[in-house]
Amino acid sequence: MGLQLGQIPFVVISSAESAEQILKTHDVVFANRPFSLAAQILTYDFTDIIFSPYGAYWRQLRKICALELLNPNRVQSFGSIRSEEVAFGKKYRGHDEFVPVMEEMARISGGFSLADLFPSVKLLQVTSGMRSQLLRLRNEADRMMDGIISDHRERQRTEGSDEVDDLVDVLLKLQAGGGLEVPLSDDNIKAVILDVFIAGSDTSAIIIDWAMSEMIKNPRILQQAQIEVRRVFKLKGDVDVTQLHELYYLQSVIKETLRLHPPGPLLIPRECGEDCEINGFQVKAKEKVIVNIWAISRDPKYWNDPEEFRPEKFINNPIDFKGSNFEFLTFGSGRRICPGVAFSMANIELSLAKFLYHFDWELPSDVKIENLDMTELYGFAVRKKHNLKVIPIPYTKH
Ligand code: HEM
Repeated sequence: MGLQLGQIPFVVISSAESAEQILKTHDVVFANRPFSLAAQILTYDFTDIIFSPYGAYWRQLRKICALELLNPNRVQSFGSIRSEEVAFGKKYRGHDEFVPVMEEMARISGGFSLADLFPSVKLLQVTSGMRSQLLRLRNEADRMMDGIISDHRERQRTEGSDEVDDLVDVLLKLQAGGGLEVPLSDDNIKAVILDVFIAGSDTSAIIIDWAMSEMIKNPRILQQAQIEVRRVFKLKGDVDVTQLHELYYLQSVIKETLRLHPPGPLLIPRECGEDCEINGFQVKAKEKVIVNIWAISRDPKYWNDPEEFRPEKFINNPIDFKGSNFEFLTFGSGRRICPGVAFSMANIELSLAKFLYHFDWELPSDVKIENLDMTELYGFAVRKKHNLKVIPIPYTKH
């Protein structure tokens, strides 16, 4: 479907068949992201992973992610640590200062801005206040990250550079080693840190929040997931990563959550590199492409009872979110598929399993299950508008 927003023509893809054409058949043609003012300012001129142009620099960053940072062995060893610990290490103390800046960045960069929709009216960048707001936030984050980078350099100098325990260590070591195809500047390192923060921490927390809300709303599902976790980890007395793969029902709960509540319901837009035909429809070079995975995930053509939260859909069903089932695209697909799939799944599974193992859960007495608020709030990632308020009751009968 073609859509004109302001001066910008968009193509909206709402079927698995067309999504496959964009993300697989013509993957290279659609491997770039379109321009946005927020991305330009917040990513140090498109030098992060999400927005960097498809090419040698982007490939190098993806390789660093795959080999040094988000590979399955490291993910296992991370256990339940948060994304900011992956970025800055466990010794980082500035969390309280950094998070509100990140949240504001995520809020401002979500959705469509007038300045992007009317690019010929340059004055809009100024009169809408967008440019100055973005610069203020980027400068605040910049000041904090300068401090973090110099702390890491100082620690590496005093404790030795072999001590590599977080993303900043990894990137500084590669920068100093000098063997990279494209050298990394300090600004490049900051852009990558922001990616991991914004794309990584929020998205996993959002899925955990939706999964808990859906289970509380469906006590049968909550009970079944709890019985499974408590059976598998009965002898251990606690949950750890070693047996998470035995939690088949919980994995189905997570898949159903990813299907019904994708944090990026319109993926991250792509741009068409050259004129191209998609299922008989002409897409022109430079047109922006939105893949509406929210609609695809709820299309009765691909899913039974699509509006219903029912993890049983995934039992004895090989369908997965790893990029080859185009009706289930929560992490995207193709070259620009999310590199954080294994990391976020490990975090989500471990956190939910611990919640279910150690606690029973009740709603406050003034909230009825049927009135549980499931309103969505749009931003860089779609979250619950209101926090889930629920009472944990320690479970001790293991
Ligand atoms: C539930 C958790 C997550 C979801 C649903 C999610 C979803 C997505 C989606 C839809 C894309 C765009 C893919 C495309 O264009 O085809 C993406 C890209 C990306 N994600 Fe995630 N993500 C999650 C967690 C993470 C984590 C934990 C990290 C890192 C620690 C991460 C880092 C990235 C990066 C760097 C990209 C850009 C990839 C590129 O353009 O080459 N994400 N993610």
